[in-house]
Amino acid sequence: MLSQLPLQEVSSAVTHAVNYLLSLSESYPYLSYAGGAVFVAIVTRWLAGRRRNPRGLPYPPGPRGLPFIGAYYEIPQKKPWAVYKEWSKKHGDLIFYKAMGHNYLIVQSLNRANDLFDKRSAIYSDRPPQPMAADLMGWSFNIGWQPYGSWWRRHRKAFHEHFNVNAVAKYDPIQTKELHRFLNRLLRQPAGFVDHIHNLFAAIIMKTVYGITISSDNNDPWMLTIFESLQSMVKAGIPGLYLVDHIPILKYIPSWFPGAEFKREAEKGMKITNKLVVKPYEAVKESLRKGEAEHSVVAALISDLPPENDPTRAEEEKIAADIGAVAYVAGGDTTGSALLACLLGLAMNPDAQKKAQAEIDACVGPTRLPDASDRPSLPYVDAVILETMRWHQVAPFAIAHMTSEDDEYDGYFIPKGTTVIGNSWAILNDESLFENPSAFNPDRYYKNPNTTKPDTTFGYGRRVCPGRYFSDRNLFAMISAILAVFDILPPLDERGNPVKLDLNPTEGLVSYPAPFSVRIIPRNENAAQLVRDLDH
Ligand code: HEM
Repeated sequence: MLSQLPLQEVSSAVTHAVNYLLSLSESYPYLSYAGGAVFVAIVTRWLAGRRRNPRGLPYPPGPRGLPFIGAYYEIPQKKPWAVYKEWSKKHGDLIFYKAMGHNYLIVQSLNRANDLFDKRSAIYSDRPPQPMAADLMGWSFNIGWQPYGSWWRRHRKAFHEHFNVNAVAKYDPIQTKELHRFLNRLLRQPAGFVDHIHNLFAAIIMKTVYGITISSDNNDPWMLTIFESLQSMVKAGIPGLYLVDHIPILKYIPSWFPGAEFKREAEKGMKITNKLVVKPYEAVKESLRKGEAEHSVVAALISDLPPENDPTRAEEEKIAADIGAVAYVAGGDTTGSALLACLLGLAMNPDAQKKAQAEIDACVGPTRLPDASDRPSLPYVDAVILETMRWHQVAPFAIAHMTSEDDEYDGYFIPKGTTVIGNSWAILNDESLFENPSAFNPDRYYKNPNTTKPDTTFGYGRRVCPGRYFSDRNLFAMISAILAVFDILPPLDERGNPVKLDLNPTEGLVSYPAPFSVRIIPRNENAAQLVRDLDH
């Protein structure tokens, strides 16, 4: 703020202040020393601000709030993505505010997102620090929270090698086997579709990453470890809920120190995280030693490690273990959330469902399920997938980025260390890009292939989701197979009338459609038999 005052105003204020302090010093010498110290601090701060922002540019528009705490009390708690979009009516598509000493920039349009996250990606790719979750509880394994730099780059490169657009096809056999199991469960117990979806993606990712088969009951030991670990993040994963997130130096106080409850909590969390990262990794190592390991991402990473005596070995091993854990925590439930939204959208739009089914019937026929080779002939199914990703935001705010340098953009000053949030929800509900954006309408992509693609649902710039090809391939397999053999219908009320369904996304870093029910029934006896006959 100070740095934005014009030079003349500041120099006249300085002259007045100096004269006033001189007059005070005669009667109250100590008071004048204290005043002098405060004055020097203010001027020093102003000069520093001026050096960083020599043209005195303003911050982008936004609520200015109160002294010291800024707009803290104005930060929306419920459906913040929609509230920020409302704020755009007053402040425009770039909103800046301060809260508790931190700077926040909310990016609300596709053009702004391209300008900042893509064209200026060199300085918009860092992450806000997470002292509690990442440093104290060991979640620094999570690529998504790692600071921008060489350690992150090495993780990202290793991850990309196994999940790039060409690599993901080799996981098709795992995906197909789990898909067949899933369809059978859906046939036998359709009301449990939410659990089946959760289990489906957990099974695919554990098998792909570690070669581990998980059981379909809720007591699988691997799943319990993962669940325990995710639970430990429910609170710590929200930056700012612990004092140490605001005052990072607190992380150095010992855990026996009075009031250091957070350190004791963190130690417990660290043990759980180690189990999550190390246990499955060690299991793969052990089965490689015995010559029993199945092909998996982690087995391949271990096989490619440098020799034992190589100085980089320990770091490379850490990266390999991290990749496995992050694939699960970032990829387990995200694609599941998208599939749930798709079922909801299809139940709400029976016409779209019929069009997709007619396309599959014509191209694939009744004797088999669609596979990846059918995709070019199934443009309507593709439109269903695109519309799903646009309509329901799995990560409405992506993951917050942070500026690593001061920036001047479009006449505004954006300081280094600003948390930059891409409001993907606002972008994909922008009325200037999408007519009636709240409707689930695959026709918008089918009829007009130039419609803006929902790419921002996977995030921005250099931090864009590296699991997107894997997720997209999974989604195509699941959605096309479900449409081939099942009808997805709204539930019926006590009079037998269809219940009106609605999309109501939950809050959180990963958002799900709030619980809903649908009827999932085989399209005909032939379809039911096709499912029963699947190899599973
Ligand atoms: C529908 C499915 C998914 C959605 C919507 C999604 C969305 C996102 C978003 C929005 C980000 C943050 C991007 C940013 O900071 O700008 C992200 C990061 C990430 N995602 Fe995904 N994701 C999905 C599936 C997956 C899967 C299946 C995996 C793993 C196999 C995965 C792994 C990751 C990783 C490792 C990051 C961190 C990237 C980094 O910070 O450099 N995601 N994802």
